[in-house]
Order: sequence, then structure tokens, then C-alpha cells
Amino acid sequence: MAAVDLNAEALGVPRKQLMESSGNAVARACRDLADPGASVAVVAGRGNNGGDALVAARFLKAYDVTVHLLGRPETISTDIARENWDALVAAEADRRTVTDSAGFDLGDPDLVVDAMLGTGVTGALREPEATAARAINDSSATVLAVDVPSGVDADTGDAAGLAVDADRVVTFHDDKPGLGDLDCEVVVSDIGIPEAAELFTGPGDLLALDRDAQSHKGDHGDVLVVGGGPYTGAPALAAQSALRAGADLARVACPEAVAREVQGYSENLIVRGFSGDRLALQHVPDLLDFAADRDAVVFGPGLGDADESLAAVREFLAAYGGTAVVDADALQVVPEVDTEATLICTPHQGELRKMGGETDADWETRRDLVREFAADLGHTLLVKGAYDVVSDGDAVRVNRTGNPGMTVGGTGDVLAGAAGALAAVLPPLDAAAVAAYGNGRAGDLAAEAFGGGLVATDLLERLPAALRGDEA
Ligand SMILES: NC(=O)C1=CN([C@@H]2O[C@H](COP(=O)(O)OP(=O)(O)OC[C@H]3O[C@@H](n4cnc5c(N)ncnc54)[C@H](O)[C@@H]3O)[C@@H](O)[C@H]2O)[C@H](O)CC1
Ligand SMILES: [K+]
Repeated sequence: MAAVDLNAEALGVPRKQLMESSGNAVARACRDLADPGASVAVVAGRGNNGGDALVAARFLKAYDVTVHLLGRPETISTDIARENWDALVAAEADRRTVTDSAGFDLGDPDLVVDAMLGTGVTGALREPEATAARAINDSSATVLAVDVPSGVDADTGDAAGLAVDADRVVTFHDDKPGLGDLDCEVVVSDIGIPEAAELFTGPGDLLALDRDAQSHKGDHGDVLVVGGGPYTGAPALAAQSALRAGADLARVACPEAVAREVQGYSENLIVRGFSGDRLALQHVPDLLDFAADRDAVVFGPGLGDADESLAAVREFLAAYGGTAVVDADALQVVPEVDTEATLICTPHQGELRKMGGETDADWETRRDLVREFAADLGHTLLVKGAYDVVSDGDAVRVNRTGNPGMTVGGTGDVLAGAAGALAAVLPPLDAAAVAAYGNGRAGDLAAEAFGGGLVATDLLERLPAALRGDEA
């Protein structure tokens, strides 16, 4: 929900506007449950759940409304909730602030609006919320809960002890998984979050990358790039991109003939050569061993399309059970391989057709075609284009970052490496979506500096800022 909110904000629909819609929906539910003139007690907590009800109070002119704020106004935790409190103060609305549980008096209302806690609840209800919850449960009033009954975990439906016993819940945007088992009526209200906030990647998607302060070396991925042979820059770009996208370790397995050159690009890479000047079947057993201890493998950058190299990719994937990003020439073997591995395939439109997939000039048609083809393959697809389409055969995401300057060579290797690093820490669909978003943003930042003259290494430098969400 937090991710969708941020994406909505980036699309020009800020949280305060959503709160106005939520409050409006709460007021509608009140009108449904009580006749004009009825007494309504709005019990508001200090977060945005409370804020929703403070808005609702403004919409209930035909009712006898008393607002109980649990806590001093200075302790309201968000600006948008505080602004709505200030609006009630300015309007001299009937209101009380409850600074300790002894000071809470619900009165004898016809209807209670429970807006103490929503999705922000942590642990058992503290005071004065606990006292207020008991008073609400003891009263004979009809109880309308905002978003979720206070004290109930919206994801699981569990309560850590006491929770409000509601007659009806008005929840927002989408059903919450935890509400299904509650013994009360649940109404889902649309609050104007654009569908695009869920379809298109946005800054909210970056929330998935938040790191645990307690993390250790290796927690963020040990990534192996298998490639090189005819090209040496591609595997080096992919591996460096994995590091820039947050991986702790990036290794390259490449032919001995090019290993020195690959190492020469960066001292941050761990390079391991195998005999000869290109990948072949004889290398597969060692590669499988080496890959088994890694979190993700990126297959393809600079590998070339020699028959023996493609045969090796086929044999590797057939025996591999981990997570792999498959790019470039390696893509063509994917449709014919029966593998246990979790694959993220990163074709451009031409490579997609070579894999047997269809494409279309219209992005909405393409979205549907990519979803179907991903379902057929049983793998995640990231189909590159002006609009990148990502699908695991079920969900679809579309990425709009990036610019025409990125048609330069090497940007695909940067994307594949980033996808490898992210696949080490996120589910495949999210890894692909965030990689596409970050790579495109890095390209946009690079275009600011270099326009159509940007090169792939410019993206490497800007990938950390792009994945942090810095403004272009
Ligand atoms: N897009 C949306 O989903 C929208 C949701 N809205 C509403 O916002 C709430 C979530 O708001 P948030 O501020 O994140 O959290 P809460 O208001 O639920 O609670 C935070 C508040 O509560 C305190 N607290 C936490 N746990 C406890 C406890 N066990 N006992 C006492 N107090 C507790 C904490 O310290 C904070 O002060 C969502 O449910 C919707 O109702 C938006 O308005 C519209 C968009
Ligand atoms: K609530």
C-alpha cells in the first residue's frame, strides 16, 4: 500500500487527496448507518487512520458529531492528519482531546467511528486506545471501523489482545487480506488511486529495497555473470552493474582468453577464467558447481551465438535449480529447455520474436501478449522497449523510465546485471520491474548530462542514485 501511495503521488495524486476521499467514504458509510440528527462519536488516533475520520467529521453536517482525539494535537504523527485537525479547530467543531485514559468519556452516541488505528498498528493496544476500545465495545452504539477495526492486523486478521468489535468496516482501495475472517460487514471504497499507480513502476517500487540496519556481507547478493568470449565489455558491464544495484559480490566466469581484459575493467570484480576462447559443454559441470553457491546467475552478456556456447547454456539451465537472468544470445535456448530454475528473461523485441514470442506497436496489446508468453514459458519476462513490459505470466508491470539515448550499446548489459543483483533479494517480478525502473532512471540522469551522447558506463555511475530515488 505504501508503494502504491508513493506511485500515486508521483502521478499527481497526493496522499492528502486520498485522505479526503477516504474521509468522504467514511461519511457516506455513516449516512448509511444512522439517520440525520443522530449523535456520532468520532474516535481518532494520531495517525492517518485518525486523519480519515477528521475529514469525515467535516462531511457530517447533518449529524451531532463529537470528535475525540486520542492524544495532544502536537503528537499527531503526520502533517496531513494535523492539517485536518487544524481545520476542525478553525471551524470550532465540537471536539475533545484525550490526554490520559481517565479523561476518556465516550458518552452515549448512536454511532461510533473507530479511527484509532489502521494499517499502522504495532503490537497490543496501548493507552488511551485500550480504554477507548473497551468503552466502544461496551456501548450500545453501532460501530463503524475505518479501514480496519483498531487492534486488528490488516494482513492477518489477528489481534494482539484487545480489538474493536465493529459492525461494519469501510476499507480503502482494495480488500485487506485480514478482513475476510472478521465477523462484520466489509465495504471496499475506491479512493481514487489511479490504476496506473499499480501498473506503472514508480518511486514506490524502490521501497522494496529498504535495507535492514543489521545486515551482513552477503545478505545483498553474490552474483555470477557468465559471458564474454567474442565480447569482453558486456560481462564487465553486467557485473559492475550488479554491484551498483547493491550486490555484495560480483563474479564473472569467462573464457581464459578474455579474463585479463575483463578484470582490467574493474578491480571490484572477481574474475574466473575457463579454458579456451568461448563457453562450451566441457565447462558446464564446473560452472554448475560454482553457480550453486551464488544467489543469482546472469547468463549471456557477450557470450556470442556459437553453437557450442548455446549448447552449454542449454545443458547448464537443464541442470540448474537456482535463479538466473538470461540475456542476449542465451535467450534463444530458453523456450526449448526444461528447467527447474527461476528465470528472468530480458529480450528486446527482436530477441522476443526469436524466442517465439509476439510483439505489437501498441503497448497495451504488447502487455497482454507478454503476459501470455510468460505464462507459456513459465518464466518472468522483461521485454525491453520505450515501455518495458514485465510479467510472470500473471501480474504485469510496465516501466516508462528511459530515453532514446539508451539505444547505445551496453545499456542492456547494465539492465541484466542490475536484474541479477535484485533477483538475489526480491521476487522475480519485483526484481525485473525495479531493475527496469532503475536502469531507465539512470539513463535519464545520464541523458541530463550527456543527451544522445550517453554511454553505458554513465548509467553504472548513476544507478545508485536512480535506485535511491534521487530526482532526475
Ligand atoms: N492509500 C491508503 O491506504 C491510504 C490510507 N489512509 C489511512 O491511513 C491509515 C494508515 O495510517 P498510518 O498513519 O500509517 O497508521 P495508523 O493511523 O494506523 O497508526 C499510526 C499511529 O498509531 C500509533 N500506534 C501504533 N500502534 C499502536 C498501538 N498498539 N497502540 C497505540 N498506538 C499505536 C503510532 O504511534 C501512530 O501514531 C490507513 O489505515 C488508512 O486509514 C489514508 O488516509 C488514505 C490513503
Ligand atoms: K480503525
